[in-house]
Amino acid sequence: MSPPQPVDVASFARTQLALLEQELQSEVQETSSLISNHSPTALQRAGLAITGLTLSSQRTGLGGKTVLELSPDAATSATGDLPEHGIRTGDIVLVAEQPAGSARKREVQDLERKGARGVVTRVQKTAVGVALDEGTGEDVSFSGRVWIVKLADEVTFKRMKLMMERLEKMDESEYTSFIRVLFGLSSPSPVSTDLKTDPDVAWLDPTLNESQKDAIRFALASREVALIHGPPGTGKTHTLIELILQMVKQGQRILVCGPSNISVDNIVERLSPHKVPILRLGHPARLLPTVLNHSLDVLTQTSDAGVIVKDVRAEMDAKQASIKKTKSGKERKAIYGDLKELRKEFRTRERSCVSNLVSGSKVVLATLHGAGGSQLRNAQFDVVIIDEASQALEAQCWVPLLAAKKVVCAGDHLQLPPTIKSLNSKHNKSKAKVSAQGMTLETTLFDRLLALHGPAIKRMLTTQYRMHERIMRFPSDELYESKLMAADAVKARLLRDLDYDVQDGEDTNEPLIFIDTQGGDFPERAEEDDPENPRKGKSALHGDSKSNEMEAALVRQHVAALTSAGVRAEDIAVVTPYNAQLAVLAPLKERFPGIELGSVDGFQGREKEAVIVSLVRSNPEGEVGFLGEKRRLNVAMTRPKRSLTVIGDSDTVQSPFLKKWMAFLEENADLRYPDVTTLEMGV
Ligand SMILES: Nc1ncnc2c1ncn2[C@@H]1O[C@H](COP(=O)(O)OP(=O)(O)OP(=O)(O)O)[C@@H](O)[C@H]1O
Repeated sequence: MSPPQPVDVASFARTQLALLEQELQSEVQETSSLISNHSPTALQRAGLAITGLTLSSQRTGLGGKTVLELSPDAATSATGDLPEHGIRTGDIVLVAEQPAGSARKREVQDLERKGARGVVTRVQKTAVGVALDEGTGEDVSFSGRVWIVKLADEVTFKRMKLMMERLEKMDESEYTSFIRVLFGLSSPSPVSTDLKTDPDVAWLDPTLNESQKDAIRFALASREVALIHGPPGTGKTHTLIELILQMVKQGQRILVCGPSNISVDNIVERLSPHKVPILRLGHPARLLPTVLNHSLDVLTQTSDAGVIVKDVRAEMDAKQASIKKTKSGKERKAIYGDLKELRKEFRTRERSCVSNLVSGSKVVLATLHGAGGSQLRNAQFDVVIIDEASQALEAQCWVPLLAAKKVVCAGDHLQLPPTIKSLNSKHNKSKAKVSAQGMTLETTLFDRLLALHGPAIKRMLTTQYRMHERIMRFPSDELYESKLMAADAVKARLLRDLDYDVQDGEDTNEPLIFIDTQGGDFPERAEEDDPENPRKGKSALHGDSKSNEMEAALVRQHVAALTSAGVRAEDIAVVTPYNAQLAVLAPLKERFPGIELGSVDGFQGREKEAVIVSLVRSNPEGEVGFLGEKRRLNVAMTRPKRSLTVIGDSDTVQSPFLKKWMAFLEENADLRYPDVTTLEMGV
């Protein structure tokens, strides 16, 4: 193999900084234009806001922050439940007085001046909690009706940029051998090729398969870097758990990170039964309940040092409450002064308690972004393990990397990378300049290391525990060098074999069905084509998405066939690449309660017994847009366990990968041609 092309660290960091700035600007511009051009109710419908709220309580949370609890305004809410919305814990939001529906043009800056920024800490059926940012509106009082609206997540960008600035300024003499390898200035230390005979590993999990064992041995033996390539359903997390336990046995100190809270919690839950002392960083409101007893916040309250921290917190709450009873401005000012002092003391005590807990833990777990918090300042680890590394921005991976001497990345670069807004942004004028240097934010650390050092730094997991053999065949042959094998337990599983009563019939005894809409009778529709559509136009909430109503009717027909054969709606998912199609399919949720509808991008990492893929695109020009993306199609086709039904037009197939897939389906699937004259329209 030819030696790696070294990367200049400072210019890498500079390019990343430029790309991150573009991305942040795209996000900021997108949110501002949505907020200025749409009513609060429309933003709520699009999942970006919650309207009609009032302040129900205010208290002191972690880090001495003010936490607001907001509930539906009793005057307008009949049920007391929050309306349907898409706000999640961890979202950065603006809390502000709700503008009248008739008020035109809202500028974000205007709203911000009158409101406060914060992080959503809790979303319940009847209330939402927001921890306010320091210095932005802790003193704002919300007397009337308020709303919250999602903003760009600038905090995440700030942490990534800080790391890139550190890298940029680093002198070459400061580069560790680890950093040198990550940039191709040195090759990774060689690893013995005969690991299979290594007698040193005593396996804790007897069910591990050979490819998993091989990946673990390799990751243990590597000195600087190891990639664990886990195609869909191959037990990536399963493998990482054993790897972490083996590393702990060797006395190593490990930081485990993932791009999302759920990816990290998943590991905490699976490590928990092994009685290894672990510490999970992150706001408790964002953690799974089963993970809480490892949470730093909970431990700071239950440990001895934590009790003192708790006392200060109680004092702060009492002071906060007394503000309401005070009429005099002078007294109020004095209380704010006291609160400021208390907050300072609170932080000092909390910091020392936290640092004791962190230094006493062998395994610390956090999101990539969370690893940049003050709790880990100056902490050092032997290894950083990054799960779902191919879904994280490289700059995000750098947040924990400088705390370690070695990295193990687990992921699948053949599934979707993180979503990048600036790639498609019309605002982005300098895009060409940056991509001319050959780097985009879509290039993940996993991709870059693989390109830099080649497959020698990677081990692939090859037994998959999800899909019927026939569902697996195409992705295995086209993307995974025909190396995937279906585990015995799954390779012949059909819907009719589910452990509840399902009739044996043409829809339940076939793992692969292709409903081919070729012939031009099932045309797609662009959002802009619809004169009635309020979402059309420049800042449309679904962009230039596509939909296909006739195809949606076929989806409904197939779901009805499956459910009448006895398949439970909760075992069925419909996935489609287009948000506009999801909107068309939405009524299915009422008709078949329990069914899941999702975008392909949103369904990555998930699985279902039966999956229906609605491809949508059907036009005489054969245009397929972002459906031509291999990695998106790979995610779509690898979600099901027992049944994959593809609905689409085999004539609209300009992309080579899609063309191959259509040809494969025509050969290998149960092929059906729908009759448009008998199709009952609607969903
Ligand atoms: N060696 C094994 N023997 C039996 N079952 C296994 C083995 N490894 C993994 N599995 C099973 O395979 C399934 C997928 O495993 P896991 O959740 O670890 O996968 P993953 O690779 O992290 O998931 P994804 O494919 O979504 O990335 C689980 O049900 C797990 O129990």
